[in-house]
Amino acid sequence: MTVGFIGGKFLPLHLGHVYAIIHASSMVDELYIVLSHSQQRDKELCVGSKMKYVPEYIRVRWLSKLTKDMPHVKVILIEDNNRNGEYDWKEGSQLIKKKIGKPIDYIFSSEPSYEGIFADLYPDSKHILIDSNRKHVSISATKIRNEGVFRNWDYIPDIVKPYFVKRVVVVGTESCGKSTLVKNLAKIYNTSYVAEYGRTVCEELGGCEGIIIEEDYQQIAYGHKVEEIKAIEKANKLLFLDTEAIVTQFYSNLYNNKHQKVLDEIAKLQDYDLWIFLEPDVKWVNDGLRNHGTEEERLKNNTHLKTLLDEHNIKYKMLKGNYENRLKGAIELIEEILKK
Ligand SMILES: NC(=O)c1ccc[n+]([C@@H]2O[C@H](COP(=O)([O-])OP(=O)(O)OC[C@H]3O[C@@H](n4cnc5c(N)ncnc54)[C@H](O)[C@@H]3O)[C@@H](O)[C@H]2O)c1
Repeated sequence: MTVGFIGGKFLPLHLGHVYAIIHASSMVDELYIVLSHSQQRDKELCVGSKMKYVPEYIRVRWLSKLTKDMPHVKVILIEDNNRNGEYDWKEGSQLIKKKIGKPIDYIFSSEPSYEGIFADLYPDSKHILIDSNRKHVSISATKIRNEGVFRNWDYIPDIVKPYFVKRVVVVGTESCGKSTLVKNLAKIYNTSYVAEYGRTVCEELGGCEGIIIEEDYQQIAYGHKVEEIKAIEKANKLLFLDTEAIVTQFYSNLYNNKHQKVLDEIAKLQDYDLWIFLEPDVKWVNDGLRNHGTEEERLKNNTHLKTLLDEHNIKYKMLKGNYENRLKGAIELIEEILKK
């Protein structure tokens, strides 16, 4: 039986790593992927770069997802102590040997410069170079950190992309153009979106006010979250969401006169990159599920929703005016977060 390992920081995991891992996995009976991590060092690598630090528990999930259908591949974590800022290869090799716990036949990498280090630390193992001039997948994690993930999006595996996707949520009261704006933005940015799940539930009930009961809001909030989890898997840099749990709370207040703790708890878990608030200054359209179209009601509801958002300390960006103005305003805001 042959045993090998490939080590790295995978900060972030890219298609060059995938290429190397898959090749290595086809050359041995048992392959260990060593995720070498140090919070201090890895944070320092990201500070001043264009990529946020990715904790090791996220990176190990990427590697686990990548290899879940490969029973002969195992992912192991090694923490580098990094005492004086320099990586201690010798100590690292001792930890790796201990964790693998059996003779290592092969060490895989794409780095010719590691040859001497491995010859010294693993005299009984053979160093196998995979695509050392990075001809097949011309990318490095350093380049991704320096230039940003979005500029190198084509090199990011699909299992990694959701972690970096920016979430843009559009909120507002009845008939303020949320759904149309969300769909239009998703088309412009060629990505996925989450439709208002409350609408789906009301359509199934055959109506909303007077029919919807307290528990339905929980189904709406959970259902919406599940749709978000599904949609982010297919998202291209951005995910657009039509409403969220605070808007669900707003409707629970409005239709059922109930403030639900569970909805506040769900709202607390939300961490969106951009909140767009649409003012209700476009024509009110009755779609069969709406009931609050007078000017007075629209203003009152608008103030109420803002109060709920303020209670959660949400910093939203307000858009008003005609549909074209809102679209242009939204695009400007999105371009800003894409640069960050
Ligand atoms: N002590 C040890 O024996 C030992 C051995 C190996 C690794 N390590 C740890 O791993 C780190 C080295 O990893 P790194 O910074 O090179 O990791 P990395 O995360 O950038 O790369 C991981 C692996 O993928 C390979 N690779 C990268 N880009 C590739 C591409 N485009 N095509 C094909 N292969 C590609 C690398 O050569 C490396 O083998 C060390 O700093 C150390 O922490 C330690």
